Amino acid sequence: MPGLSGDEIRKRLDVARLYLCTGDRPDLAEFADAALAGGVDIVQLRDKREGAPLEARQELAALEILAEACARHGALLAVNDRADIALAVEADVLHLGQDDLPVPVARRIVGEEPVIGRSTHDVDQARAASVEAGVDYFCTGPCWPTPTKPGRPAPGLELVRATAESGVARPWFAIGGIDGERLPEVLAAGASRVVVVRAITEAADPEAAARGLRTQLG
Ligand SMILES: Cc1ncc(COP(=O)(O)OP(=O)(O)O)c(N)n1
Ligand SMILES: Cc1nc(C(=O)O)sc1CCOP(=O)(O)O
Ligand SMILES: [Mg+2]
Repeated sequence: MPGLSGDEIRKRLDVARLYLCTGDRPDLAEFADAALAGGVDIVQLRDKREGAPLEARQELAALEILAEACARHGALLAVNDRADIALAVEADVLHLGQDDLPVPVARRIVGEEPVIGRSTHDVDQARAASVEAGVDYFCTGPCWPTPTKPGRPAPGLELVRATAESGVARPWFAIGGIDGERLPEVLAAGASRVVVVRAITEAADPEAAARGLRTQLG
């Protein structure tokens, strides 16, 4: 939600359990409202369609729609990859992968208020993200190979177990191939927060799909 203080964003991150990444879509406002009504805590615009990536203006327009939906539901708005866009829309969250901007560089652009998240794919990366200055949360995955991120090898639930056993203080999320049926395994491996794409974006009833996941997450 644009305009939240850094303290408020961090408080909401602490209690966040369900994080949704979605591409742009014709029904974006209705879809986001449904997912948020079902209990999504953070919504990220992640549009990686083959051959026709969003232009910056289109990304801004989609983010405006998501910002309004997040404000209606008290959820956090996340931008993927681009610190300049995160600053432009006053996003609450900037998510950076291993090949994206280094965190100190992104911090110089977005300032201290938004939280910054990192993707991690092995124990060393997770350990680094759990202590790296300027990082507020991280994600571990993929838990299962996923067509949403083709070509990314899956460390599986072993990485979730190792991260849980490390007793890390920072919030962290499991990601990759998670849906309502697999969620019990992810929770049993020690995660308490998850990121999903298809489990909600491809659901016939996104509100019910989000509610089903959120109920299991507690
Ligand atoms: C919340 C969240 N976790 C992981 C990712 C993946 O980031 P990255 O590895 O940079 O890959 P792309 O999403 O940019 O293709 C994410 N976006 N969000
Ligand atoms: C965007 C992304 N990042 C991953 C990582 O491991 O960092 S896995 C992934 C895709 C997750 O999509 P779905 O829920 O549809 O499997
Ligand atoms: Mg990225």
